[in-house]
Amino acid sequence: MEINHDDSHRIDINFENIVYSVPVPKQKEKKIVLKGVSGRFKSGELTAILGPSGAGKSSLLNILTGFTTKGVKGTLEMGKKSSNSAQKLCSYILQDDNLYPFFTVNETMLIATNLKISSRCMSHNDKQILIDNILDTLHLVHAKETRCRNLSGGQKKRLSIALELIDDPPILFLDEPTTGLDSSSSTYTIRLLHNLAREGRTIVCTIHQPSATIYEMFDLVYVLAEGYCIYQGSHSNTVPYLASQGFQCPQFHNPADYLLEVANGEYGNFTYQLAKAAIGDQWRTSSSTVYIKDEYENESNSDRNDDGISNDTEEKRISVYTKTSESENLSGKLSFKSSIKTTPSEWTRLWILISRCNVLLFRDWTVTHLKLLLHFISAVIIGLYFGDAGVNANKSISNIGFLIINAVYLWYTSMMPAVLRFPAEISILKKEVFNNWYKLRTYYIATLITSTPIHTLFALVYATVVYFLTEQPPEPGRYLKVMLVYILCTITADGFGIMLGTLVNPVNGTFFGAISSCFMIVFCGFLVLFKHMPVFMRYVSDLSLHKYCLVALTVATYENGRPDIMCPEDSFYCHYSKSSIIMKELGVETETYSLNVLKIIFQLVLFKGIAFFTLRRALVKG
Ligand SMILES: Nc1ncnc2c1ncn2[C@@H]1O[C@H](COP(=O)(O)OP(=O)(O)OP(=O)(O)O)[C@@H](O)[C@H]1O
Repeated sequence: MEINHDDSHRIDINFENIVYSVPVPKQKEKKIVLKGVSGRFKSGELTAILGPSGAGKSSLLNILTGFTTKGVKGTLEMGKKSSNSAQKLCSYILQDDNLYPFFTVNETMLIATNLKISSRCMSHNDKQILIDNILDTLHLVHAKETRCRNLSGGQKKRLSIALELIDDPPILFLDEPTTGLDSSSSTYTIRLLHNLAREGRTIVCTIHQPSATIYEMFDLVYVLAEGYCIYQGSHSNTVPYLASQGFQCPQFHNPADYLLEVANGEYGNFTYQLAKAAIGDQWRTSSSTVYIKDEYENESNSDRNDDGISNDTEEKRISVYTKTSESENLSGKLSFKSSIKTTPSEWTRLWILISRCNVLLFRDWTVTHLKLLLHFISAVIIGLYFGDAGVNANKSISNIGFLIINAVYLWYTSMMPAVLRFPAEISILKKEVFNNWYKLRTYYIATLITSTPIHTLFALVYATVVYFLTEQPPEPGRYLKVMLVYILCTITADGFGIMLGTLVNPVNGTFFGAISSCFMIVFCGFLVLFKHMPVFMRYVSDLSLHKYCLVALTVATYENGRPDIMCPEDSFYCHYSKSSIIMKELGVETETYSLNVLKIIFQLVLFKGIAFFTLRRALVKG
């Protein structure tokens, strides 16, 4: 598909003959979702994409935003000159309000502002003024210190819009912005979008069944049915257009409802006839330049939205970037027309994301505090269960079991949450990466940097408690070596979990995670000893990640130089009091600690690396 763009601030979207086809499983023929649709969405106008379910609304929106490129043919033009990529010109506000629940409105806005606008071109105070102006415009000032999880549906939607207004994109796309809102909140949101469009933005949204009041706020209505455009024109031309095609809209009937009834085929299938009649601009009238306030000035001033906000004054505040600015200079700096805002470097964004992750880790007590407590309790139980296995030669076999249990425990408790972690975050990530808040790799590095100390802490707390409760050798060298293996094993499991969670869906991820871990234990060489395995199975065991952890742990615990393990006085003979015998029995007498640690590090890097690509794939796939 050919794409041209323009970086000026008023940008029209022209698209011609867009055909979108998707493969159908087990069929040669592709399904054609959009069948050559064309149109023009102008700057300064609010456009609604309407149509029955399955008509292709979301598909068209995804193509216009650049979310979908595969299977698309036709021409999409944004402005006249070829310049930036389409994604840099537009923001896409998804249907779900993907917000971090633990941040307040002001914190969310501040983080987004810092990610979008460099501190070199705007001071912290100016950023706060910008945020206050946007929040004021969107009637969110009173909720400034409210955490996102406590916001109402309407407030969340407005915050999602506010976040994208920070860097003032010339084009805003919204997928069903009124879904889940009550009627007054829906009216309020669309009125807000109408007035934002009047400032020169191109605003396009998909919508289901708009009320008559909402319908009249759209400058352009673009109706799809069965992949064809069956109407493109102003709301006021809907009834004449339908009449020209032989459909008489009953008096007092909402034209939008009637249009959708026709599109749904309730009066027969006239899609092709309407598609032919809808070609061209003849049903479009020149847009009004007045704010909705003027059009609706007779509306009752007592209209209130879901948050109890009076709707009568909101239009006066619509100038987001110039209102309440202390000086002319500042006003200019925040102006919509201004292009002096520069984005921060990815390094700066990395630090912002690291601090965001850290705050999240601290505020979500289930992620850190609860897990830490559970690791401690588990360690005490397991430690007491194995007793003095570390110093009692009668319990040397139990001590090997103890090492296996630890490796498996840390592996599972690290891998399983990782499987579920990114699927939960992917919608937020998708929104923020797509809207150019930061690059995916920056986010990924930030999560690596913040999660590593947490995993280290979990492993250290658990392993230290069990180490001393089971009376393992009180030698600093051995302790440090053992701890290093546990830490690496925990971080590797995290990478493995992320890879699984982003490769398949969470349900399958947990299943594959459990199955693969079972096989890794079976093939680790400590349940069926290496020397008892069929020869070819020994090679299979090389694929077991647990093998390297357990070999390294055994070598660190029993390697040469360890004095004989104590045989209790009441025992006549202890076969496993010599560490060399234990190592020989397990078939690890020739293994070295450092080589196995290197193999674990290799796996760690491999899984974390693959996990980045699987995450990227999951993001693109949506
Ligand atoms: N990737 C895909 N693979 C298979 N079919 C698809 C794909 N994308 C869209 N479709 C099909 O194309 C049609 C239009 O889908 P789309 O989501 O654009 O409709 P819509 O108008 O937004 O519907 P709704 O209002 O119910 O969300 C549907 O029949 C859908 O199943």
